[in-house]
Amino acid sequence: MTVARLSIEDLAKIVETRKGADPETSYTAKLLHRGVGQCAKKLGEEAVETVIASLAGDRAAIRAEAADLIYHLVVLLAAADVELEEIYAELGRREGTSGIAEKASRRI
Ligand SMILES: N=c1c2ncn([C@@H]3O[C@H](COP(=O)(O)OP(=O)(O)OP(=O)(O)O)[C@@H](O)[C@H]3O)c2ncn1[C@@H]1O[C@H](COP(=O)(O)O)[C@@H](O)[C@H]1O
Repeated sequence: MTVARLSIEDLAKIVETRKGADPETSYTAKLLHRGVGQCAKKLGEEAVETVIASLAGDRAAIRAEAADLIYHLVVLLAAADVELEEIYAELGRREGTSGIAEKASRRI
């Protein structure tokens, strides 16, 4: 049996189509309609739920909460008009620089 999979890029495309969609029929449209603040609040909730699942060592719950977390991050990025490509460019800029070396290079 083939398990359906959806990439973050494809999810972001779906989320983008929900801008201006009916909040009565689309949860994403409802979130986007509420604005960046509400999207950020939901993201925070999902982050905490992911932490709780991790501390419980519950792999199935971690998987479900991480999916919720990624969905809400993608929605927040859409609400803030930040494109995935910008995130990829930022990650690319950081590639090859260890977090330890970066931290040591900070003045304070
Ligand atoms: N991946 C997701 C996804 N993950 C989580 N969720 C929803 O996110 C919500 C978060 O759970 P909560 O228990 O916090 O929800 P809640 O308390 O009812 O939410 P609030 O009332 O606080 O807003 C749930 O309603 C989940 O169904 C998602 N909703 C949509 N998607 C994707 O987005 C696509 C478009 O969805 P619609 O915009 O609804 O058509 C879907 O086809 C999916 O691919």
